[in-house]
Amino acid sequence: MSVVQLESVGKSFVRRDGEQLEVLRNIDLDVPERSIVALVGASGCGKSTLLNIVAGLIPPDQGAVFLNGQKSSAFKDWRTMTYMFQEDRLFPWRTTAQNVALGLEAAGLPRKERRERVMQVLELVGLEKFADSFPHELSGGMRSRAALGRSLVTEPSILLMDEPFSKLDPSIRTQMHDEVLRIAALRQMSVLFVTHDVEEAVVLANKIVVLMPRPGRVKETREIALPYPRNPLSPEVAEEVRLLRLSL
Ligand SMILES: Nc1ncnc2c1ncn2[C@@H]1O[C@H](COP(=O)(O)OP(=O)(O)OP(=O)(O)O)[C@@H](O)[C@H]1O
Repeated sequence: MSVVQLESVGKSFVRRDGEQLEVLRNIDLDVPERSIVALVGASGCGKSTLLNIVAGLIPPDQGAVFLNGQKSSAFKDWRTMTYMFQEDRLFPWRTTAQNVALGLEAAGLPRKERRERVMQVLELVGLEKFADSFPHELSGGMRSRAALGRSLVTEPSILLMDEPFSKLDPSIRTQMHDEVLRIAALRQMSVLFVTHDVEEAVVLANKIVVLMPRPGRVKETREIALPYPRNPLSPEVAEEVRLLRLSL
């Protein structure tokens, strides 16, 4: 089954000067259960807009979005979906545990149960010793883990990510890739993510959707059948990276 399916989705924005800007045209997209799908393409080709449409933050003008087989307008189970942004968006006045607990507070979970779930997630992302630290006391990698933990605490089945690791140092980014792969397999999650980083797309995704700009359309869909973990230095990965660069 598909967890996310887009059929002929189109979207235009009205610019400040009143002119219509067509951002997405005729997008078909399929995220099968337990798959990892990357969206790549030139800056401004509508990747974030597409992710926002999937998340229900922006309505499409044309076409249909299905989530777990249900039309998104009728979809009620938004807690099964979570969104991780480029900035970690941690609240500076809350500890790591309190930041991670946000989704559970919103869901009205009792304090004791919340604490247990938060500690489980902190352990999952390797931050159990930093539960009571504030964001300014954490390194960039740890903040990213905290943001990932906050996304995972409601036990979603679909994780959306918009360039979540682009601001991290390369070695920390590689660690976060390993974490996402480990946790996605453990929690049986599907992942749809946007990236500018061709290597990141090949290391993580089983499917890569290449968009072309003005208006954003699907140029190519590439299946990456290499086994995990994928070493960016291996000839197989390097070849996929080379082919993807050619299609961009
Ligand atoms: N709310 C909005 N109103 C008007 N125009 C918008 C709005 N949101 C996005 N756009 C425009 O739509 C186009 C696509 O934007 P979007 O952020 O989806 O692209 P992107 O591929 O994610 O870009 P990048 O890779 O640079 O993040 C851009 O030209 C942007 O200026």
